[in-house]
Amino acid sequence: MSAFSLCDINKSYGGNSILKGVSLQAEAGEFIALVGPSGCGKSTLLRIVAGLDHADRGEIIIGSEDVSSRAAGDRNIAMVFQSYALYPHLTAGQNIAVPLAMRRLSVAGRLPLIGGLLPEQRKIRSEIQRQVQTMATSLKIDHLLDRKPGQMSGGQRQRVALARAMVRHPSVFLMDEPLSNLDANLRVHARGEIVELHRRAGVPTLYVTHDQSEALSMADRVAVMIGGRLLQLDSPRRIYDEPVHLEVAKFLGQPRINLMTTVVDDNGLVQAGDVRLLPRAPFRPATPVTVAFRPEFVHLTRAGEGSLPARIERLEFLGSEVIAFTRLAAMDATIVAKITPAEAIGLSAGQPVDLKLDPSAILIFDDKGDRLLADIAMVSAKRPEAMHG
Ligand SMILES: Nc1ncnc2c1ncn2[C@@H]1O[C@H](COP(=O)(O)OP(=O)(O)OP(=O)(O)O)[C@@H](O)[C@H]1O
Repeated sequence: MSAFSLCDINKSYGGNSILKGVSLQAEAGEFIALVGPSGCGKSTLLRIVAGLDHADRGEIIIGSEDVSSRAAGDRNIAMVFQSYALYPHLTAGQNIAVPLAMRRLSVAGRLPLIGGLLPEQRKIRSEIQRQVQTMATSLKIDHLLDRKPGQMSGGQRQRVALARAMVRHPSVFLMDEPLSNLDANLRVHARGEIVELHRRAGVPTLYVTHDQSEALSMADRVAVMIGGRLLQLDSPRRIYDEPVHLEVAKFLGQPRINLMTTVVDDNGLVQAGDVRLLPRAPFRPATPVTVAFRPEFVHLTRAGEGSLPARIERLEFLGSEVIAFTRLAAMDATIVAKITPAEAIGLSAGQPVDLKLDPSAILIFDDKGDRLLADIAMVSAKRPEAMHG
């Protein structure tokens, strides 16, 4: 049995179809990152799972229960937002206690003075205090318990929001870009904290982000959603190395994957300009295809030593790597290579080079974007003499 599953979720706003049959199943304790370009429907999906919005069609199952028609408060789902949504007039400790107080105390018990005078309610209050303290200690925020949100940094507020979500032991955890308000260094640190927290709590988590490095580094599986459809749900490594759709390949990877569009020739060979790919099994002639390969699989060699003559247009030094923008002689295309600073020594803009492509790293997609399984034996190009003049 899955920890939670979404079955065929559909949603439209004013005639615009936003979610088009989204289904996924999360296993117990699994961390799933939901990524996709802005506007693809990530937050809409999360709000529907949380019960803050309703699907036009589809089911949300938690454990073995269909919670689709239950109110948000009856789903035992915790949500952390980008804005943290802390109550500004309450201290961190009071903020963390809110979900417990709402659930366990009576209306009178929640009143500051009267609540303290009712023996039964006083007992529940001190139990809540104890749980808040335990959660604060585990998140190392004990020292913040008396501060109000305005007296805390972004990272501290984010930890208080996490503590508030965790304290009532939800069945499912939803997070909507919880790190996007933090600066770059703190983000990387907070990533590790959330992963560690998730490992300890073991609550299945759906984590929305538009940051691909966050998704790939944190998640057990990554769900890539484009235009309201879930195109692939797979391990980070498979999402990156074995994308099933061209849009998935384009969305992940920095710099973006290199692309060449062409049509399979009469002999079943793939040729893009003067670049020839020799597949082990020929493709159907006249099939329009996109050839794709990641920048890290393009190697630069001295002119005459590789198979694809090119000229360096620009080099970008990024510290641990160098991005080389090259112009392929055989066709009007820019090919981007990711190389090490050591490999870049002696290279400069305008210089002729040869590109070497690892044939096993080449992906081929049809005109609908679906991956065609291809085993490429060789990549080469006719050598235009003009390049070496
Ligand atoms: N209440 C609403 N009424 C009308 N349209 C809406 C509503 N909520 C969302 N939308 C539209 O639905 C689409 C998906 O929005 P959503 O916020 O889910 O995208 P997202 O993938 O989370 O984007 P981002 O990464 O920018 O936050 C957008 O085109 C948005 O304008």
